[in-house]
Amino acid sequence: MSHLYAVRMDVALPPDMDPAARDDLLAREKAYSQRWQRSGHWPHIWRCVGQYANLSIFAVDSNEQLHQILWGLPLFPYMSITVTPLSPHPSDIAQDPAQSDTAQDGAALDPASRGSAAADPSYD
Ligand SMILES: O=C(O)C[C@H]1C=CC(=O)O1
Repeated sequence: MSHLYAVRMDVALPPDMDPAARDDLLAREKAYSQRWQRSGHWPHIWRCVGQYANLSIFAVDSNEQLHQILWGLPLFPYMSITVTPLSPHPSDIAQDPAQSDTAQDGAALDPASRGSAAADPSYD
């Protein structure tokens, strides 16, 4: 599970879809999605606010595995999918434990505390 991807899925169901078929499709989609979530390969899914879309993170072994997961989505025929491969950012403090103690720096960056800290010329 070494490759991370951000995947955006935009869903467009036909407005005239039979309601029972729609309910069945969505139930199958939910079960399929939750199986992959439980496996650890789909660790995050977020709703894109105000849209029938989600932004998900996948952790998979290969492009091929991601392709198979996405291809198997019951909603796949009704989705536009955008895949963005991810790699660690060099500024990410989570990649460097020595940088993760942010209490002091965080206070300096907090707009509420800027008045005193930013105005103090001895502050660095
Ligand atoms: O509602 C969605 O965003 C579409 C889809 C993706 C997973 C799932 O359960 O539904």
